[in-house]
Amino acid sequence: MQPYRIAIFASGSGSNFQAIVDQVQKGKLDVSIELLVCDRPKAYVVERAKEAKVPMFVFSPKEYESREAYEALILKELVERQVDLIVMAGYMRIITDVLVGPYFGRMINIHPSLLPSFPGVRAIEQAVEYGVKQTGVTVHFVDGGLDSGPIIAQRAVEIHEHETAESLAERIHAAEHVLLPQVIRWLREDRVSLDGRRVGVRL
Ligand SMILES: Nc1nc2c(c(=O)[nH]1)N[C@@H](CN(C=O)c1ccc(C(=O)N[C@@H](CCC(=O)O)C(=O)O)cc1)CN2
Ligand SMILES: NCC(=O)N[C@@H]1O[C@H](COP(=O)([O-])[O-])[C@@H](O)[C@H]1O
Repeated sequence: MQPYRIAIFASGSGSNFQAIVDQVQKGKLDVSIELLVCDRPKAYVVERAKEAKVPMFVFSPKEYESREAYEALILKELVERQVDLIVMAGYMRIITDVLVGPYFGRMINIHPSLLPSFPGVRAIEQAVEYGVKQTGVTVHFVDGGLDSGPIIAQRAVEIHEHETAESLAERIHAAEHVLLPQVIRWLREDRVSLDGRRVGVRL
């Protein structure tokens, strides 16, 4: 099989980044992690990438004149490394057409709610504050909107009585660490089809 090269975009702790690295290192995910893109130089995901010897493009948006300017540099890195798939795993910046244009259909995001409920930031807190009985995680293609791209997969997570955002987050993250590598595996194996907003997966 041809190599399948991925870039992971992250801004925070990087537990999803680590879940992908672990699956690759165990031989359970046949991809090459070519690059970590991170907008927060002090984020723990940077330490995880150093440990895993994954090349990095780490930047502070304040040092660039616009989103488009730093996304153009990122795109150059991605093209030079022949990246097949962008995986957004806790990347906290909205992507513009500079990347959405060339990568639509090859760029996914994991979100800690059952979209379209609770888009944006603080999705776990939003679910607890709203009082829903069930939330979950979503992996979707990234489009120009915010958390509005075609949905590839979802997993539900029950919200227990007296649940706090912290206790729920642990179970949300556990679900993410299973679902995200699974979706990457489906894409690597060319099992996912996209027709408008409809996404099909051949299991
Ligand atoms: N074009 C898209 N870009 C991104 C998407 C997307 O669906 N379309 N998903 C996000 C991830 N995300 C939720 O899943 C998300 C990330 C960031 C924000 C946001 O409001 N960011 C602010 C800055 C926040 C901060 O610096 O603390 C901003 O960019 O102004 C909302 C949702 C990844 N990108
Ligand atoms: N709106 C985007 C968003 O909220 N993404 C969420 O950020 C967390 C990153 O955790 P991690 O850094 O430990 O992988 C994950 O829960 C991911 O779903």
